[in-house]
Amino acid sequence: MIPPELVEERARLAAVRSALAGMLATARLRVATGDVVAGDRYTAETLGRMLKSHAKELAEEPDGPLYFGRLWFGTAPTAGEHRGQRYHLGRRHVTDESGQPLVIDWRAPVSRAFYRASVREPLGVRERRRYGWTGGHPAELTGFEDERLDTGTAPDTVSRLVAAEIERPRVGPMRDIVATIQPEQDELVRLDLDRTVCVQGGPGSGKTAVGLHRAAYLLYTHRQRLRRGGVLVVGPNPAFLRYIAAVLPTLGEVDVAQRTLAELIDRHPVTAVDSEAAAVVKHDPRMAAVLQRAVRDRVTEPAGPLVVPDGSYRWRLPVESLRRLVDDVRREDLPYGIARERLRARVADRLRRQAEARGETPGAAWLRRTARCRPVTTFLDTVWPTIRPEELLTLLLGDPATLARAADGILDSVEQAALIRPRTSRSAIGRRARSANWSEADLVLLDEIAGLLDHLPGHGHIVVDEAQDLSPMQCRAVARRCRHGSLTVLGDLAQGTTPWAASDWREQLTHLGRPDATVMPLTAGFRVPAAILDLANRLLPELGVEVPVTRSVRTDGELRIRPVADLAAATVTAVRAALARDGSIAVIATDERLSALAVALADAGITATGVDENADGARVTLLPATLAKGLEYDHVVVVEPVEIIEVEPRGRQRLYVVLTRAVSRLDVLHHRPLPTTLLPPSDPGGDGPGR
Ligand SMILES: Nc1ncnc2c1ncn2[C@@H]1O[C@H](COP(=O)(O)OP(=O)(O)OP(=O)(O)O)[C@@H](O)[C@H]1O
Repeated sequence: MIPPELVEERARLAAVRSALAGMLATARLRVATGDVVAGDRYTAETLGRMLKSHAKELAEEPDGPLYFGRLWFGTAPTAGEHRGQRYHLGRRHVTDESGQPLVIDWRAPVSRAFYRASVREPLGVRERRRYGWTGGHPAELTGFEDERLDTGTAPDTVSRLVAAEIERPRVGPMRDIVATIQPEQDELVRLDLDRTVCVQGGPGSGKTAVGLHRAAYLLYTHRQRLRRGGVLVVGPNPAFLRYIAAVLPTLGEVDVAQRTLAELIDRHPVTAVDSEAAAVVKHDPRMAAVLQRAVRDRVTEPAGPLVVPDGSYRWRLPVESLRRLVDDVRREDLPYGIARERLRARVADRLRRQAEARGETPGAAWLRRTARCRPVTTFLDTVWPTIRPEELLTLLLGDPATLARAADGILDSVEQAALIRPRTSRSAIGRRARSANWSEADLVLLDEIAGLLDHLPGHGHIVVDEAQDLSPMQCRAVARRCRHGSLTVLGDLAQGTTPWAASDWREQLTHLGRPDATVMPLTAGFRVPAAILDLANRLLPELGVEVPVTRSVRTDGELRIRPVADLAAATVTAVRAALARDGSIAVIATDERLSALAVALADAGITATGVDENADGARVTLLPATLAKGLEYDHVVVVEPVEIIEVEPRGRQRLYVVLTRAVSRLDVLHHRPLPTTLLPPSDPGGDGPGR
C-alpha cells in the first residue's frame, strides 16, 4: 500500500504541474502579444526575446522532477521569518495563479539552509526531506527521505538518495548537482559576486560542477549587474565544452557563453606550429613587457610645428607645445589607440583656442573638421602612428634589430633568437602580415597587442576551468576580458600537463590579475571510487606540486589491473564485458596505440566513436589521453600506462588525469611492466592492486 504521506505528496505534485502549465500558457500568450503591449520596436524586441526565453525555460521540463527537496523550519528563534514554514525547492520558481510560491528556486537565499543545515548547526530547520524520482517522462515521485535536524543526534548513515545520485552510472552529457550540493561546495557556489576565488580540487571533487552552479547562482542573484557583460565559462577543449554544455541550460541559464581560450582569441586560424623553444618564450610573462615596449616605441617626438590651413589663414602649433601635448598623453597611460585619439582631440582643442583668441567662435562642426583634417592626421601618423597587431608582430618576429630594441634587457639573446622567423623585409611587412601563418602562441601575442591598443569587451564574471594549464600570457588574455569583474578559477596543480602549467596558485593568480584571491580546497572525491583514486594517488608524490590529497566518498567501484600478452585482444574483451553493463565506456591510450585499438574493435564488430565525432547514443568512446581532461565515463579501459608517461614530458601528470576519469569501473591493461610508482609499496615485483 502506498503510504498516505506519499499519496499526499503526489497530489501536491499534480497541483504544482498544473500551476507550471498555467505559467507556461501565460508566458506563451505574452510572447504572442508582446509586440502589441510594448511601446516601441526596440522594447518589443527585447521583451519578445525575454519572454521567449522564459517560455522556453518553463517548457523545458514540465514533466521532469519539479523539486528535489523540502525544508521544514521549526520554531527556534534561528528560524527567523521562516518559523514553522515548509518550502519545496527545485530548479526554478513555480507559483500558483495568485502568485503564491509552490516551489522555490535552489538559488534563493532561503534554500541555502537546505545545503548547509546540519544536526550540529540546524539553522532553524526542523526537518530536511529529499525526494526520489523515476527517470522517465513524466517523472514520478517514488518516495522521500527525512532527516531530523533539531533532535541533536546525527544520523549514522549517508542519505541513501544522495549516495545513489553520486554513484549513478554516467550516460550522456554532464548533469547538474542541485539536489546534492555538499556544504563545502555550496559555500563556494554562493560566494559574493565581488569575490574572486580559486578552487584547488583533486580529480572529481566537483570543481567544474561548482563553477557552473556558481555561474547560475550569480546570474540569479545579480541579474542586473551582470546584464551587460554576462558570464563567460572558459574550458580546455571543445569535447569538454560539449560535455558540460547542457548543465547551465537545465538550470535555466541559456545565455552563458562557453568557450575554449583558443576560441576567445581566434583572430586568425592556426596554421603554424612553433618550435618548443619559441612557444616557451612566447608564453612567458616577460613577453608582455616586450610587447608593451614595442608599442610604446612607436611614439616619436614631434620634429616640427603643425600648420593647419583654414581658408586664407594658417593655424600653427609650435613644436614645443606639440611635445608637451604628446608627453601629457603619454603620462596618462591609456591604451595606445585611445591615447592617439586623445592626442588628436587635444591638438584640435589647442587650435580652437587659437581661433577663439582671434575672436572667432568655432563650433562643434569646426572642431570635428579640424580634428580630422589632413595635416592633423599626418601629424598623428608620424608621431603616434596607427598600429595593426599583425604588422607589429610580423615586424618583431621577422627583424632581429626591431626585436632587440623591444626585448634587450628583458629576453636574452638565445631567447630572442628562438623567436625570430625567417627574414622579412620592411616593405613586405604589410603583405606578409596579411598572409602570415600564425601559431597558437602568436594568437596569444596578437591578443596581448590588441589589449595594449584598446579596451576589449569584458565580462562581469568569468569561470576558468583547468586553469593550472594556462600559460602566463593566456592568463593575461582571460584577465583583460574581466577588468572590472570577478573570476572563479578552477584547477588542480597535479593535473597540469602543458609545458607552462602552474606549480603555484599565487603566481597563476597574479597573471590572472588577482594576486590576492583566496585559494580554497575541495578534497572530497565524488567521481572516482576509493580503490581507483588510491591507485592514482600513488602518483601524487612524483608530480612535483603541493596539493591536498583527495579522498573518495565512494566505497563502490571496481579496479582491475591485468598484465596481458595481446593488448588489442584484451581491450576487445574488456570492452565487450563493459558493454554487458550500464553506462558509458572509454578506451584511453596514446594517439598511436589508439589507432591500432580502433581497428581491433572495428574488426570485432564493436562500434566505437572518436571523442570529436557526433556520438549520439554511441556507448564506446576512443579517447586519446591528451583529450581526457575534465571528462568522465562509467567504465574506463586504460591501455599501456607506461606509454602514456613516455610520450610527453608531463606524462605522469597525464596518467594521473587518465586514471581518474572512471565513475564506476577501471581496467588497466598492460603488456610492458607497470610504472613502478603505481605498484603498492609492499609489492615490488607484483602486478599491482585489485587483481
Ligand atoms: N555534490 C555532488 N553530488 C553529486 N555529484 C557530484 C557532486 N559533486 C560532484 N559531483 C559529480 O562528480 C563528478 C565530478 O565532478 P566535476 O567534473 O565537477 O569534478 P572536477 O573536480 O572538475 O574533476 P576533474 O578535475 O577530474 O575534471 C561529476 O559527475 C559531478 O556531477
